[in-house]
Amino acid sequence: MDSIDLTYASLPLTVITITGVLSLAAFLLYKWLLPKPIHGIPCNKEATRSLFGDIPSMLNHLKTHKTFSDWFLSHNTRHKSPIVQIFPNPFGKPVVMISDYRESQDILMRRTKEFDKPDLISDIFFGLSSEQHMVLPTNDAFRAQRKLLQDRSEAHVMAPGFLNGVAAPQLHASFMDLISLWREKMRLSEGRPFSVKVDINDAALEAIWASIFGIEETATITREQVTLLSSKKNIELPPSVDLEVGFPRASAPPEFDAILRLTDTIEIVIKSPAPRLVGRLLRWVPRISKLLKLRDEMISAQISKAEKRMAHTKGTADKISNAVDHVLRRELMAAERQNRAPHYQSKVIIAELFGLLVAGHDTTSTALSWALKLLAGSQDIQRKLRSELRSSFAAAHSQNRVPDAHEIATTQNHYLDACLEEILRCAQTATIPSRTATTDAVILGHVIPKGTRVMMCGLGGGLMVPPFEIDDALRSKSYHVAGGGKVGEWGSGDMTEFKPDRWLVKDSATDSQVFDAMAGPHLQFGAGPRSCFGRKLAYLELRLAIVLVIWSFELKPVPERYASWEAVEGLTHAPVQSYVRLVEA
Ligand code: HEM
Repeated sequence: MDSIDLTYASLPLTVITITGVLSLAAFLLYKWLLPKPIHGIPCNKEATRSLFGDIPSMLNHLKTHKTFSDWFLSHNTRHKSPIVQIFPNPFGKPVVMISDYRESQDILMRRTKEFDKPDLISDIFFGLSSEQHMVLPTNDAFRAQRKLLQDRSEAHVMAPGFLNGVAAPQLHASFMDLISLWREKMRLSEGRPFSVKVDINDAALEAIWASIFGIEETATITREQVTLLSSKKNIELPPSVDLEVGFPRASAPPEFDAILRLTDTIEIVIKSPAPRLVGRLLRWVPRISKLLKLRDEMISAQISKAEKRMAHTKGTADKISNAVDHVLRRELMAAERQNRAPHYQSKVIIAELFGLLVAGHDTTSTALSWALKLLAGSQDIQRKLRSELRSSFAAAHSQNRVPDAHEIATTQNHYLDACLEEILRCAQTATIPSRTATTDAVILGHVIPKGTRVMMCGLGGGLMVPPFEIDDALRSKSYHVAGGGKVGEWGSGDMTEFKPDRWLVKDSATDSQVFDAMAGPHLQFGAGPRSCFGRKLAYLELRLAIVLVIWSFELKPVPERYASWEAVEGLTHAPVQSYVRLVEA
């Protein structure tokens, strides 16, 4: 009897003990999962008291904004500091945000042993193509893979010989298709505005496709559109000349459609708190896995075509007709050196070619969309650019033809260079380069623990907003050795203005205005060894597209309802509206 009493008597005590232990464990787990701020770096105090850190604030921002780079930058403004920390991932480590051009440049260019990939780009592309070199840290595997595309020789996909001799004619042909399409739209719209967002997106994909795979026999969306619209005498028009005209659209060939749709998934990935996980999960969504399969099949078919070409040309460098030929030739050379059979249909080669398509398509399309808005919004600059082009390409002007690919690629025009650089600066196409600390490292006097993600805001101090005052003693040794870098500064008064002249300086030898790429900062292609691989191709594409458009059309201002400067961010920072009202130039 006694023993039974004892058992009953001890029951509540056991329950209390177990409850107490569980509560303590839950409390300790909760404490352990809470964001762990880095000592001394400003952060939102409320975020450090929530398991979800800054996620609610970010989601709240996304309810009313289509962009997130401004949300990141707002923390530097709020804390009045060039360095802040944010908690954008659940239970995650802090992300350090730098808003200072000189510090960003130092980290990206000179402190590459302390800061490397993974970065935001690796996270974004991981789900779509984990074999692509942009996902890898700067190790031997990365270097070997990069050699498929580029090395110190004269024959690689970003060398002047390839860009001017092979890529430029392909790009020129693609953008001339766009000009033909807009001529048809201009004719049918009778002075009304129309959206060119989709046209630019299609043409940019076709242009990069042309330089990677060649495009002669492919039925492109733009050509299909030209055929469709040129068959129409007229279309139904809205009553007012200030109302937009919509056009029927030809359907996209499946291979282009697959790339466009896969690019669209990036927006879901980038805006999620766990991009790698979401990217990986998306692969299992039936619709997306079907697109991925189609992508692999169509790239594989392009490789087979290139193999056949190579069998004819025996891999000679001067018979290269596009980037895939180059890549196969490089694989052949590597195989010969390593005494093995070439593996042309490897996952890595497919991934590299796909990576170039996506990285080179959305970015250029976005920059071009901003270019049209900026030039339509600044009629004086547009007129001056057109007049500079007419005198630079005098032969084309007098022969009443458009300048050809070679002329555009190789003729120097300082005002055109200044416009291109200023368009890229103002477009803010890619706003946040990032890196991860590979070791405990010091930034502006703060110890950043190994494994911390560091993001550098392309809209930040010295770039689009006046720089914070920073004591030079807080900067790194490499910064001082480099004398702070050789790039000039923008005056605080007009940083956000579209002003190509800021890139021109007086050359006393010729008493003329010449383009100076170091006149002031922008971070549009990142910096250092992991900066944009396709930068030279991007300049070439934009150069060709802008010359051909400004040569052919006057971009008239569009009615206010179609002229919003609002942006939307996915892989890039793109305009929500892209309208033109065209007149023959
Ligand atoms: C206006 C056009 C473009 C812009 C604004 C742009 C911008 C960028 C930026 C900001 C980065 C990250 C750099 C860093 O973290 O330091 C990047 C990386 C990259 N870009 Fe571009 N890009 C453009 C066009 C292109 C084109 C045309 C290609 C190729 C066809 C390309 C291929 C790449 C690749 C492969 C990387 C990854 C490099 C690496 O991981 O080492 N980009 N780009």
